[in-house]
Formats: sequence, C-alpha cells, structure tokens
Amino acid sequence: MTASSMTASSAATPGIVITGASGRMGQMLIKTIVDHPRARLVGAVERSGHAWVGQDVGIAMGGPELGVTVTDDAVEAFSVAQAVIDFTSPEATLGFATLAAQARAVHVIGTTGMNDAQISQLEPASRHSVQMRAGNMSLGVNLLVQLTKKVAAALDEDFDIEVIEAHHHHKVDAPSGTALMLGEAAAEGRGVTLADVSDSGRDGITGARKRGDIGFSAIRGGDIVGEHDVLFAGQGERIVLRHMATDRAIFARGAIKAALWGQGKEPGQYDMLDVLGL
Ligand SMILES: NC(=O)C1=CN([C@@H]2O[C@H](COP(=O)(O)OP(=O)(O)OC[C@H]3O[C@@H](n4cnc5c(N)ncnc54)[C@H](OP(=O)(O)O)[C@@H]3O)[C@@H](O)[C@H]2O)C=CC1
Ligand SMILES: O=C(O)C1=N[C@H](C(=O)O)C[C@H](O)C1
Repeated sequence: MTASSMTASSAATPGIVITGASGRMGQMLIKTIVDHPRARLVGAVERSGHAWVGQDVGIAMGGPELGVTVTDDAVEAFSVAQAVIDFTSPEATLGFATLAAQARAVHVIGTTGMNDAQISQLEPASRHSVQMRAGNMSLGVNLLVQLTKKVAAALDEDFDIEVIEAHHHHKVDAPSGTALMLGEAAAEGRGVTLADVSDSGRDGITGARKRGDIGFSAIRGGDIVGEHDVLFAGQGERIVLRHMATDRAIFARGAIKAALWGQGKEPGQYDMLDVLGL
C-alpha cells in the first residue's frame, strides 16, 4: 500500500501481522496489540504444519476468540498489513523481509542471533519498505545503550569493560542481541571497532585479559526474561550499569511503537534509537 492509498482507518490504526504467533514474543505481541488503542491485529502467521494453523489465534492461545485465523500463507497475510512484527529466527526473518517489502509493510524485526551475512541480506528489502531492527525494543535498554556509550567515552582502557547477560533456558543465541548492542555502544564510545576487541566464550587456559578488550559472558537458566550488566572494572573501583527485564510486555510495547512510528516513513533501515528519538 502506498501512503496515498491508505484508508483513513489503516492510517489511524495500522493493521499488524504477527509472525511466529505461537512463540513467547508472538503471544505477548498479540495480547498487547489487542489492548492497544492505535493498532489492529490483522494476521497471525505460523509455519506450515504447526498445530495452530487454521485455528482462531485467541482460542489457540487459550483465551477468547479474536477473529484472526492463524495462517501459514505469509504472502496473503502481509497483503492486508501496514506492519509486520517479527520475532522468529534468522532464516525466517530473511524470508519475511522480502515478503514485507513486496507488501510495502513496515517490518519490525526483533529476531536476534543473525550473523553479519544475514544482516547484509536484509538490506535489499529495506529499499522498498521501512525496516526497523533492534536486539532489544525496550525503552530502558535503549537508554542504557546511550549511557554505556557515554561512560565508555569518559573512561580509558584502565577500565576493563565486560557485558554480562542472563536469559531463560530456552534461548538459543549468545551473546544476546542486547549484549551485542551494549558492546557496540561501548566500542563506539571508546572509538574502536567491536569486532577487533570482542572477547566472548572464555573457557580453559585463556591467558590474561587483553587490555582494551570488551568481554561477554552469558548465563542461561529457568525463566529469566533478560538481564544485562555493563561492568567497567578499574583498580579499586567498579561501575555497573544494569537493566533487568521482568516482563516481555516491554519488548512488545516497543515493537508496536516502532510499527506505528514507521508508518509513512521513507524506506530504509532504522533502529529503536530512531523510534525513541534517543
Ligand atoms: N528484540 C527484542 O526486544 C527481543 C527479541 N527477542 C528475540 O525474538 C526471537 C524469538 O524469541 P521467543 O519468542 O522467545 O522465541 P520462541 O521460540 O518462543 O518463538 C519463536 C517463534 O518463531 C517461529 N519460527 C522459528 N523459526 C521459524 C521458521 N523458520 N519459520 C517460521 N516460523 C519460525 C517459531 O515457530 P515454531 O515453534 O514452529 O518453531 C515460534 O513461533 C529470538 O530471536 C529472541 O532473541 C525476544 C525478546 C525481545
Ligand atoms: O530471547 C530472549 O528472550 C530475549 N532476546 C533479546 C536478546 O537477545 O537480547 C532481548 C531480550 O533480552 C530477551
């Protein structure tokens, strides 16, 4: 849909499709959109063969009927959408990027664990539609990103920077998308490239810590929603910047904010700092 062909209703309350509808974030997004005054749920996508396909998504979630049937036909679902919110897997997100671009729908990407090649493959789609990607959609983490940049810029390499993250035992990628955002921010503040100084997955006789490195550690356990510390460890003092998520609704609210923010914007790649104006 072009900006000029948008109906008054779609402009006021954009229609949103959720991919990975049965997932932890998929379900949280659906619940959050249903209660949102400025967004409408117009589609729920799951992969072919999933038990939810063909069922009303509200019923599948164990609640009241929502009038939206789960489909495995993303092309059809996206054709009536002004935005697609996508928290799935890297492979799925690459496919959805192309389809969202064809539908000229804003593509909000929460999926983490994408490698550099996969991130590059997203670019062609962003020439045709707005793409908003962030490893964390919460206001708090995006504020922490800015604080991390500032603190890293103020301190020299006498302070060792470590990013420590903890997540639930289902999480499949490490370091988390958020940890990487924080690492990038620390590197930017210090005026270095993260790839040159990143140190993750320490195990065994690793040798002493290299001055200037930015380290990553990952904890996985239970139902931890997401916790991130940025530690600046000096001689005789330590500074810790911390964010603790206790409810996935913070990510869902951020994603919906991004879907609304993207309406009528020029095609291109954006992040949550753009959305929040930070
Ligand atoms: N940016 C942010 O703020 C946040 C990002 N995330 C990220 O979002 C992603 C999803 O997290 P979460 O909801 O916990 O994960 P879940 O495993 O609970 O959900 C993932 C969903 O995506 C679907 N999916 C996965 N692969 C494919 C595929 N190839 N084709 C179609 N559907 C697919 C799954 O379907 P099936 O069950 O059939 O596999 C499932 O419905 C992760 O990358 C996570 O790190 C999470 C929270 C916040
Ligand atoms: O998988 C999750 O759950 C989360 N993933 C994101 C990440 O990788 O940082 C955001 C949040 O921490 C929850």
